[in-house]
Amino acid sequence: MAELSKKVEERSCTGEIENKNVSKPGSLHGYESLYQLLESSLKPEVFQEVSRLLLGLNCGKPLERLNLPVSATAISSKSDFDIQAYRFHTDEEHERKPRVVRVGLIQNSIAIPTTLPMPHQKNAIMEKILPMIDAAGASGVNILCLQEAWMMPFAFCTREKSWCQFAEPVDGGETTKFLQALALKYNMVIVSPILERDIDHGETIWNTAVIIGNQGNIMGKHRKNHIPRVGDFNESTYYMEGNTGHPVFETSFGKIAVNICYGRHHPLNWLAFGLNGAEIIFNPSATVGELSEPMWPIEARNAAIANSYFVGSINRVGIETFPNPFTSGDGKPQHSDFGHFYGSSYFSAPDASCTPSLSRYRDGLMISEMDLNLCRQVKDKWGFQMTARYEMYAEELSHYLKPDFKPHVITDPLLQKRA
Ligand SMILES: NC(=O)NCCC(=O)O
Repeated sequence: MAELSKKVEERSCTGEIENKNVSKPGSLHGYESLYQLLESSLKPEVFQEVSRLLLGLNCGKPLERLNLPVSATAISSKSDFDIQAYRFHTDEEHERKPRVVRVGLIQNSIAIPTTLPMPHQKNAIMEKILPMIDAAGASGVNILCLQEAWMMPFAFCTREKSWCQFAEPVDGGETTKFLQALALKYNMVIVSPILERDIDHGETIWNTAVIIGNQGNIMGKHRKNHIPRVGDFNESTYYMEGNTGHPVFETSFGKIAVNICYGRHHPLNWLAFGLNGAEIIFNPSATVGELSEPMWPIEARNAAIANSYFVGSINRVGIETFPNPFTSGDGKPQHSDFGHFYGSSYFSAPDASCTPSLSRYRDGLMISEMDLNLCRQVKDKWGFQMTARYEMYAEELSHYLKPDFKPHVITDPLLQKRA
C-alpha cells in the first residue's frame, strides 16, 4: 500500500511539472503528444495495455527504443528539438541477409516572421534545420526526409502570388545545393520537398520532392499528384497536379517514394507506389489540427498495412502568421494564419505497428531503424498483393472513366413498387 501511494505521489509530481506547459500553444493539456499524455496519466500496467493497442506489436513485442549517440542528443538539447528513435525488428531469414537502414524525419516551424525579406526567411530556415540534419548524420541516418515545402512558410492560404519568389529550380537551386553537400558529408539520401520553378517549361511552379542520392547527386524528382481544395489550402492557385506519375527511386539503402501531403487521402495513390515496388514511402505534409488531426494517425498506417511497406509521415509545426488577412470562400471571418500545424511526425510499419509521434508543438527529428526484409515477410504472411483483384478493379475503373458510365446498383424491386 505504501509502495502504491509513493507511486501516486510521484505520478502527481510529474503531472504538476508537465502542467507547467499547459499554456504552451499546441500542447495537449501540457503534454507534447497523446502518447506522452497517456504515459504520464495512466498507471504503468494500464498504459502498457493502451500502448499495445495504440501502437501495435512489432514481431509480437512492444516497439524497442533505440539509443542514440550522445553527440546527437547533445545537439537536440542545445538546439531545443524533440528527438526520438525506435527499432523495428524483423525475423531472420535463411536466404536473405538483413537489410537494416536508419531513416529520419524532420519537422520544423518557420524561423523568422513572414514579414521579413524572403531570402532572409529561407536562409533562417536552412540555418534552423542544419543542426537537425547534423544530429541525423551523427545518428547514422541513411535516408532523411524533410517536410512539405520546408524552405518557406506555407503561404498558399493567402493566394498572393508574391510567395512564388520562394520557388527554385531543382538543379542548381539554393536549397538543393545546400542539401547536396550534406548528403555527401553524411553519406545520406535526402528527400527535399520544395516549391519548384520549372524554368524550361515557362517558369511553371510545382510542388516537388527532390531525391538527392548519398553521393550528393540529384537522382530525380516527384511532383505532388493531388492538390487540395479544402479549407485554407488554396494551393491550386499556385500549381497544378503533378506529371511525374508514381516513381520509385532505388537508392543505395532501399526503394523509396514520396506521396506528398494531400495524396495520403487517396488509397490508389498509395497503391501505385506500392505496385512500383516501394519499400519506404515518405508523406511530407503541411496540415492543421482542426482539419485533419483525427485522420493523421490512421491514413498512413493503413497505407503501410495495405501495401506492405514502411511509411514516414511528417507534418510542420506551429502557427504561421501572414501580413495580410485572407478568406477562403467558406464564410469564415478573415484571418491571418492557417491555425496550428500539429507536427506529430511518426513511422508506420507493414506489420501494423507504429512509433509514437514527435511533439505537437516543437521541432523534431524522428529516427527509425528498420529491416526492409519485413516488407516481404508481411506479404508472405498476409498475401494482400496476392489476393488483390487488380484485373477486377482495372475493369471497374475503365467502366467508370467512360462518359456513359452508370453506377452498378441493384435496387430492391419492392422498393420501386413502394415508391
Ligand atoms: N498541404 C496539403 O496538401 N494539405 C492539405 C490538408 C490535408 O491534407 O490535411
